[in-house]
Amino acid sequence: MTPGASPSLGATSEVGRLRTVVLHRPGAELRRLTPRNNDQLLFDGVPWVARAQEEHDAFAAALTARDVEVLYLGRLLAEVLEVPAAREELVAAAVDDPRLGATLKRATTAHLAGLASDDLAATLMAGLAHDELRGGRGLAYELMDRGDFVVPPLPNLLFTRDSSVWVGDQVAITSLAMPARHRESSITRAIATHHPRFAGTGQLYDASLEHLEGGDVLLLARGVLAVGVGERTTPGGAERLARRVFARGLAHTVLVVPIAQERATMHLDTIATMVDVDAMVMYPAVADSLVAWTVTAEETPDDDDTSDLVVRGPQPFVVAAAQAMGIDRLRVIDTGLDPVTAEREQWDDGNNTLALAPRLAVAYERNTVTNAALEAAGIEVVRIAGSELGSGRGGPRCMSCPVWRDES
Ligand SMILES: NC(=[NH2+])NCCC[C@H](N)C(=O)O
Repeated sequence: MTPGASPSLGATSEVGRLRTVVLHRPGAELRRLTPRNNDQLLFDGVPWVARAQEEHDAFAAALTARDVEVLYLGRLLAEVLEVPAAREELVAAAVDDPRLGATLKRATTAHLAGLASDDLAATLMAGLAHDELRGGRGLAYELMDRGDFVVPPLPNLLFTRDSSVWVGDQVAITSLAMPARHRESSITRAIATHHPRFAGTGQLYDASLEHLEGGDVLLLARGVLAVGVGERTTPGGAERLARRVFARGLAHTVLVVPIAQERATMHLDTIATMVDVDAMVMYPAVADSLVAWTVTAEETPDDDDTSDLVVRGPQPFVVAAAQAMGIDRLRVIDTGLDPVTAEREQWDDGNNTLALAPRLAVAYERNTVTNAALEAAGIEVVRIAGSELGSGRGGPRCMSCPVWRDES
C-alpha cells in the first residue's frame, strides 16, 4: 500500500490509533421524519431530535477527550459551498429528480442558487418542503402532495460511514443502494473534490458505479479488505472495488462475504467489527456460517480492465481472514451470551463498535452483555448513550468516517 499522499489522511486498518474522523451532528433533517415517511427514509421511528443531539454531542466529546479530531460534515459542506464548482454540482444534484419536471426544476434551482452557503448547506441536508418554496410554480408543484418534499431530506447523513470510505490514502465515494440515500454521495464527493482539507486526494470509486456502501467495507489489516455483499453492496460492487484497490496497490486480497439480505444485517459492520489487530466482536448466530470468497489478482489489473480476478472459496470467514491477514487465528468475541440477548444486542448495534486504537472501542452502553464480554476479552469499552441515535439503526461505527488513522 502506498504511504499517504498527505501524512495526515488515510487509513490502512480498523484499529490503528484514530486521529481524525468525520461525524454528522443530527439536525433539522431528523425533524422531517414522520410516521408516514420514516420507513422510506430508513428510520425505525421518529426520534426525539434534541435528545439525539445530546447523545451525539456526548459521542463527539468522548472522541475529542481521547485526542481524536472531529470534523463535522455540515461544516465541511457549508465551507465547500463557497467554491463555485461545488455549489453548482450540489445544486444540480439536488434537482436531478424526475419528479420535478422542467418548470419546478428551474424554480428550485433559482431558489437554491440564491441562498448563502450556510443556508444552502442546511437546505441540502434538511431538504425543501412543498410550502418552503416561495414562488414555486408549474404542474408538478401544483399536483405534489402538500406534505411531500421538493428536495427530500437526508436523515441518514448521520451515518457518515456509508457514503465514503478511505482505503489507504484514497477515498472511495460510494454508490448507495437505497433511493433515500442516493444524494448523500453528491455531498461527500463535493467535499472530497473541492474542500481544501482534502485537496489532491485520489478518488477510488464513484456513485455511478455498482452499489457499494462503506458499512460493508472492513480494513482487516494492511492490504486486506473484507467486503460484505447483501442488501446494500452487490457482488458487482465488491468486484469493482477489488479491481481498483489491486490496480492502485492499496490491497492484495479482498474477502467477499455474503450476508443475509435483510434489515438486521444490512451491512457487514452490523454483524462484525474489529476491536484489536486480531480480534472481532461478532454475532454468534452467523459466526459459524459466515463464509468468505478470497479474491486476488494474478497480475496487477488496470482500474477498469476486465481480466479475470482469482476467486477462491468459499471458506469459513475466520479461516480465510486469518490466512489473508497472515495471523494464526482471528479471535472472535460473541455478541450477547444466550441467543435472545445476542439477537437483541445485535439489533441494537452491539457489534457496531468504533475502535479508537487496538483494544479501545466505543460502543452503545445499552448492550451490557456484549460490552462485558468485550471487557472480559481485554478490550476497554467507551460507553455512549444511543436511545435516540439508534432509531436509525446504526451504532458508533456507522456514525463515523475515519479519515486518518495511524498504522496499527
Ligand atoms: N454502516 C451502517 N451499518 N450504517 C447504518 C445505516 C442505517 C441507515 N438507516 C440505513 O438504513 O441505511
